[in-house]
Order: sequence, then structure tokens, then C-alpha cells
Amino acid sequence: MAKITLDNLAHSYLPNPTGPDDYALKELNHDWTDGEAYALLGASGCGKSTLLNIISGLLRPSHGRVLFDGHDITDAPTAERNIAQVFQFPVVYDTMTVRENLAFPLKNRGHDAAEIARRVQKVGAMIDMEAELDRKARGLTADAKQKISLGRGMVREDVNALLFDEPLTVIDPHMKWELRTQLKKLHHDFGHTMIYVTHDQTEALTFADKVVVMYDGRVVQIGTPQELFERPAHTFVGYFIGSPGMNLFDATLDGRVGRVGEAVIDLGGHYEAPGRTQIGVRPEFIRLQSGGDGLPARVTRVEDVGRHKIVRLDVMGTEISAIAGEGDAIPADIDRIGFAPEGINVYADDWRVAPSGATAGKAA
Ligand SMILES: Nc1ncnc2c1ncn2[C@@H]1O[C@H](COP(=O)(O)OP(=O)(O)OP(=O)(O)O)[C@@H](O)[C@H]1O
Repeated sequence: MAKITLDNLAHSYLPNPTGPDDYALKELNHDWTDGEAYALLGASGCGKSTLLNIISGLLRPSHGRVLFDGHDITDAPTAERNIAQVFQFPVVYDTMTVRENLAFPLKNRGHDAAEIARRVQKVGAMIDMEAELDRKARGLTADAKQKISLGRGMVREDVNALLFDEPLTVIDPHMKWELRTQLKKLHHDFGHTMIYVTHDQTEALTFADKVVVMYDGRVVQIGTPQELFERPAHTFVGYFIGSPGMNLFDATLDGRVGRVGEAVIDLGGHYEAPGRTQIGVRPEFIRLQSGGDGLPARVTRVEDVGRHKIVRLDVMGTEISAIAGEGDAIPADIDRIGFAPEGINVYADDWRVAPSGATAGKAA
């Protein structure tokens, strides 16, 4: 296992990039802690695969360096990096049996037969294919083949890192949950450094110790699921994580006071921020009121989603979401909303501002 350092890393697919827009990956400095499980989360095209392929050596970065445990491996070929990578679509040898496919990475590195048999049996159980170990891969479903790919990725215990690029895309929903649980268990048992690329927040939040959120070629926040929920460093994190995402209100700031339209909001701390300022409040922290302080609101829809209700409101022409308990009645006379103080975040030009006034959370 290894610590992975990204040092002034950036990548442009263009031969002569002239500005930030020409970079698929904007400059990034970060240490990926040895033995931690990371999810790389973001919308399609934000640069996740570019970053993963740089770490694995499939792509040489146009700027900066990659280090494994302090050794510069920027120019080392994939084979020398001692990593396992699982892709979105299965990569299996059709003419081999499932067992031979799983054994392949170990055989290649000269492991002895007993060790190979032990690991293959264990991984075969993990992917729920013990009964099919002696079947040829040809003719198996895409789903089964992807399980073999995952198994092959997990079969070696001595890798520097395990990289997964949307590996569960072709897997059926029930098995997805099962495999994700297995991957987490594997991480717990062996402590591999794992990087898991996904655009699915549930997958990211359930799998990872730390989630790396990417937006438009930039890492906008690296944090635990709780940090991403409570203190989104960028409005994109607020919007992308959570269901529904964070509500944003254009606001003017005056020390402890925020003004949204006519409403005056106690921000709970002193803020000074230039640029376009907004208040972000997750639906969980919106209070439904009839009368009193707050912003004028009109309930437009109530969606019962099982564990709770999502209440949609029109607040000064903008759709706002609030979450109410499963058993909560939604009175007809709701005409205002308020904010729970602990749920308020302040943003300037999309980046979170800490109460002291300093811009916080901007990832390098
Ligand atoms: N080989 C390439 N040549 C030129 N541009 C590329 C190449 N590969 C990716 N890009 C561009 O780089 C940007 C980042 O792509 P990347 O595949 O890293 O994103 P992603 O977040 O992994 O997306 P997805 O989830 O759709 O795979 C995109 O604008 C994409 O069009």
C-alpha cells in the first residue's frame, strides 16, 4: 500500500493550452493517505477518469508529478506501479475459466499454487461465483463478467492501490449493493488504498472514508460524507450531494446579518465577503412556519418518499425544498420559511466563506 501524492498536477489534452478552460484537470495538490478509501465523485466530463488514468499510468500528465510513497513515478509505466484497476466494462479472457481468469494476476507474478488456490477461492466467494469457477468465461452475462473483472482486481494482496472506474455500471441493482458491501469489507480487512470513481452519490457516500468532489476539472472539496453534508465548500457540493440538494438564496451581507429580499437573517457569525454572495441551507434545515419572521413562501407540492416528505415551496419565484418527517402534517396555512441557525452556510462567488470572513474550503 502506498501514500499517493499529486504534486502541482494538471492535465490538458491540447498540445498548447492557453487558459484554464483548456485543462481537463486543473491544478491539484494533494496527498492520498495510505490505506484510505476514496471516492472520486462528480458529473460526467468533470475529469474523474483523467485523474484516475494519470494515477494508474495510462495517461501522462501534461503538468506536475505523481509520487507513490515519495518516489516520483510520473514516467513509470502502469506495470511498474503495482496497482490493480477495474474499468466500467468487463475485461476478461473468454477462453479461460472463471478460476483461470481470477488466478491470472497471481500466476503472472509467480505466486505458488497453494497461495493462488487460496486467494481464488476467497475472491470467488466474495463475488458469489464459487459454483461457476470451472466454467469458461465465454457465454457468461456482462454482469457475471464484470464480477470476474472485480475479482481479478481484488485478488492480489500486495498492490500499492486499487483503482475502480465506475465498476458497477453494468451490475444489476441488488448485486451492486452486495458488491459495494464486499468492497468495503475488503478495504476493512486488507487496508488497501482504494480510489473509486463514480457519479452516484450513494455509491460514493457508502463506500468511502473521504469523498473527493470534482467539478469542471477541479477538485472542489475533499471531505468525509458528514463534512460534505454539513459544510459544503462549494455550491456545487451542496447541490450535487443530498437529496434534494442544498437551497441557495441570493443575499447581501452586513456583518452578522444577511438580507434575502425583505427578510433579515441572523447568520450566527460575522461575515465579510466580496463578490456575489449567497446563503445555502439544506432542505433538512428549512423550517416551515405560519406567520412570524422569515421568507414568504407558498407550498406547491408535497412528495412522500417513504422515510420522509419533501415539501416544495415557491419562495420569491424560486423553487425551494424542505424535508419534513414521515408523520408530520403539512398545515395548509404555511406561508413562511425560516432557517435553523446550524444549517446556514455563506458563499461568495460559489465558495464557502468562514464566519471570520476568510474564504474557506477552496481546494488547491
Ligand atoms: N482522450 C481525450 N482527448 C481529448 N479530450 C478528452 C479525452 N478524454 C477526455 N477528454 C475530455 O476531458 C474532460 C474530462 O473527461 P473525463 O473522461 O476525465 O471525465 P469523467 O468525469 O471521467 O467523465 P465520465 O463520467 O463521463 O467518464 C471532458 O471534457 C472530456 O471530453
